[in-house]
Amino acid sequence: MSGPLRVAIAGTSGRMGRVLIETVLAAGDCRLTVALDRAESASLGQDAGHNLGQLTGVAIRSDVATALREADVLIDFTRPDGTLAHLAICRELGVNLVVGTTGFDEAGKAALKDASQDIGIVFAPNMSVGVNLTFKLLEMAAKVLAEGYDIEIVEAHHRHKVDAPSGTALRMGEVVADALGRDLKTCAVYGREGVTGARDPSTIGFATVRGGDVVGDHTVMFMADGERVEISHKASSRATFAQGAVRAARWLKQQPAGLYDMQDVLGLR
Ligand SMILES: NC(=O)C1=CN([C@@H]2O[C@H](COP(=O)(O)OP(=O)(O)OC[C@H]3O[C@@H](n4cnc5c(N)ncnc54)[C@H](OP(=O)(O)O)[C@@H]3O)[C@@H](O)[C@H]2O)C=CC1
Ligand SMILES: O=C(O)C1=N[C@H](C(=O)O)C[C@H](O)C1
Repeated sequence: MSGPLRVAIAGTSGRMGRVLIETVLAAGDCRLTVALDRAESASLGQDAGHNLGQLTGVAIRSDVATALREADVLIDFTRPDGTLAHLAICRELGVNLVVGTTGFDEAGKAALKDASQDIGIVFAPNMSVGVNLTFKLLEMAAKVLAEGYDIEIVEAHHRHKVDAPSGTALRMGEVVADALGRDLKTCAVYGREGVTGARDPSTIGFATVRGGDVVGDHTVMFMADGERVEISHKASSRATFAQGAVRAARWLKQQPAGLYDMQDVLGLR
């Protein structure tokens, strides 16, 4: 019989890192074994539960290559450069990886794909069940509303978010474009300014809002003459993402090496 899943968290002191620590500590079948922060972090050496007022016995550290020997899976919500550095070590040590980080370029995505020959990776821009359901709803809506509907995607996030549009908005665009037989790379319009001319019906538009403490709002609009369909998701707590990430970590334990996303984890493929 195997013991609890040994979980490492990267970006422990970040917004998601804190909620991930809380979620792993509350999961009866998981054991927090590693809490990582950057070498420059003021949190190094502190107990991983210090923000929660809990003692976990796990000190925050930055020696990734040594630390990950004590883990079965790393949950990483950091930045692309951090995730890619962790990826190389996970691959070397045979540690599975759950990646929530967004904002990767094509080379970064290719590196994740390449490493998935050797380890299991769940890579998803949004780990919530609700958003992953909306991907399915969007596929259906796009097929039904394929003619005569203008499609625009609006997302809003907190003032600290550094990438735009959000990874979720981009995935929503990909889902809709795929369902319509379009290529998002050529039909996306990222914001408008000045004399833009009339709207090209083959485009998918994106608008980004940043401010306050918005956890994550996404709306896809299908707009025609006489009616408008809107499919929206609004996250009110980061716990929804953290619970999805822990679910993905458990699920990976049973899978062969490969690149997966939350559609696989949730059986929505
Ligand atoms: N897939 C999903 O469901 C979700 C994805 N996200 C994504 O997760 C990521 C993190 O979001 P959030 O928690 O709000 O961000 P924060 O900025 O609050 O936290 C990021 C953490 O990562 C650390 N970090 C930054 N760069 C590196 C690096 N090069 N190496 C190691 N650690 C690093 C930061 O350390 P320091 O403070 O020292 O810089 C910090 O601890 C974003 O890409 C966001 O879009 C967010 C929510 C849900
Ligand atoms: O940075 C965030 O906060 C979030 N990022 C993800 C994204 O870029 O889609 C997911 C979620 O909306 C929160």
